[in-house]
Amino acid sequence: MQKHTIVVCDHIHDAGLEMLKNDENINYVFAADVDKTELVEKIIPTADVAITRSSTDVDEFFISHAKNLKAVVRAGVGVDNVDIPGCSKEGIIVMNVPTANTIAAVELTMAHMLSCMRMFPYSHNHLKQERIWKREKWYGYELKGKKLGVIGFGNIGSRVAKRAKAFEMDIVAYDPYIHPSKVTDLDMTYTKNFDDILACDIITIHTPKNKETIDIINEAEIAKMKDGVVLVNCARGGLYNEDALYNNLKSGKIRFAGIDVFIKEPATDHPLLDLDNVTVSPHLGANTYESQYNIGTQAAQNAIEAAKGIAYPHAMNLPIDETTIPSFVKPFLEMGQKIGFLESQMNKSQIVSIKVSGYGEIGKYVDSLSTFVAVGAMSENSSDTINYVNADFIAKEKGIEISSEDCGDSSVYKNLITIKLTTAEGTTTISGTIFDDNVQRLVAIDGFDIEVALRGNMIMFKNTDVPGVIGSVGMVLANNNVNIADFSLARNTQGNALAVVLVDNAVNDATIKELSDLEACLSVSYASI
Ligand SMILES: NC(=O)c1ccc[n+]([C@@H]2O[C@H](COP(=O)([O-])OP(=O)(O)OC[C@H]3O[C@@H](n4cnc5c(N)ncnc54)[C@H](O)[C@@H]3O)[C@@H](O)[C@H]2O)c1
Ligand SMILES: O=C(O)[C@H](O)COP(=O)(O)O
Repeated sequence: MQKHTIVVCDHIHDAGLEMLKNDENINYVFAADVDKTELVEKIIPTADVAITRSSTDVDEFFISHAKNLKAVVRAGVGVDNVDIPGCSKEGIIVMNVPTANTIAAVELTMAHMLSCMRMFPYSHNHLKQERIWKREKWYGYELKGKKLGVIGFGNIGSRVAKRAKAFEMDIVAYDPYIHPSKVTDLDMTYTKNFDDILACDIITIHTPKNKETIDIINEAEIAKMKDGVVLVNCARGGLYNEDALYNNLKSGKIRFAGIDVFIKEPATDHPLLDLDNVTVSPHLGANTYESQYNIGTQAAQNAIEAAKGIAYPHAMNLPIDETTIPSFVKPFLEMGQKIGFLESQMNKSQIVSIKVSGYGEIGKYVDSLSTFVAVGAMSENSSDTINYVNADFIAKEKGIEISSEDCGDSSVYKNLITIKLTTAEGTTTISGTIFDDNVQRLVAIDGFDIEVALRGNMIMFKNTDVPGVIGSVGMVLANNNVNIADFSLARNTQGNALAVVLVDNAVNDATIKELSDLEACLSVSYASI
């Protein structure tokens, strides 16, 4: 069996490395200590899967060298240093290990918070470095009774809040993306007003780093805070503007800050390090033995599964979350992709737009469906490798408009999909449904009601509805040694007919040309599914 190469770009727990070593189908390369430029230029081109942490940027440079890469496994939570759209475009699946380091980050946040409140670094340095024993000099503050503002109430933020509550603090949480009951059920205050956070005694942040959250705390927000406020950041550097943080720590407006993360890491000459009223750690949020064991083993397992193509756990750029899609949807996704492929062969020209309509329950899944249809439609005529990850990006780049609509109930079928493909030459519209849970059937083609299987070699022959056409079509096919497997016929009210002929063997262009030369022929197309 062919071996898959997994490159480990950053340090992970030995238990994870052992798993990679012990899998006979995996060739693993440990490159955590290799210079990053050399890693990208020399080793990444050989990788089927890469395991990374925050020290390896998966950026344009990395992606451009990732010639064979199927997946990146981020051995941790934050993917702000992974160019997810760039990966999607190249068909690279990005996965993370979302909860394995939660407790480690929660407890580090509490450590920073306590350290700030007791101004621990002052007394620590006084005694250790200056050997001065002055107990009366270092009075701190208690957490009890203080208001804690929590920005971001996900895995880490919510657990920090629970622990802070055990310290008898009042918790105010700001997270526009959760249901307020997640907070209020814990007897804490949920707010949509960011000023309520700014009014707190201590503020801690636990959001991802993105356009919305960078500089979420800047000069203007700090100006609204209480004098002597304490700020903690164990999420990502730059969520609190670093210049504003520095200036206000220096002026004393911020009494103390606990900082684990910096915009640029390693941050060994950062101005914040010059200030006494800061406790710092070198991005240690995930660094407990327990957390690193969990992350290392989960990342290794996920990388092995991805390398073998078995599964992509915690994929961040698949068009669907397979675990949340009901089973009846999957055959529709498969059929949608095939219809897209069929239509692009029937209507061979530059694709302008794809419209996907869903009737019945399937209507709720038309967005996912449209990605599968796009994969099918673009596979035929594209030099790019199209897959579920990059289909939407490539469509956008090619100027193909993709739209979808949930049309409510169908009058005839429990679930029905209709796919309209428009090219520079014209439009093809096909509807399909699933019978008996898994039997794919086309039920309409370009306004003709027709029931036909979606498989094999298919000839679509449109003609004026006059006598003798079926015989002529049969004759042309017989003369060209093409055996008919199935023949379905439909007529419309405008005096036209459509025949869908399934044939046993592939049909050449000359035969199609002969069919198109028949007098009654309006159009003929051929597709092979
Ligand atoms: N210091 C470390 O070593 C370390 C360790 C683990 C995680 N982290 C970082 O901590 C952060 C939180 O991780 P998590 O596991 O709790 O993630 P999570 O996804 O479970 O939670 C993030 C929360 O932030 C909320 N959010 C998103 N945008 C927001 C906004 N604009 N305003 C308010 N809330 C917003 C989300 O709704 C979500 O509830 C991430 O940035 C992660 O990278 C750091
Ligand atoms: O987002 C994370 O998981 C943490 O910041 C940990 O990052 P690390 O794996 O580089 O320690």
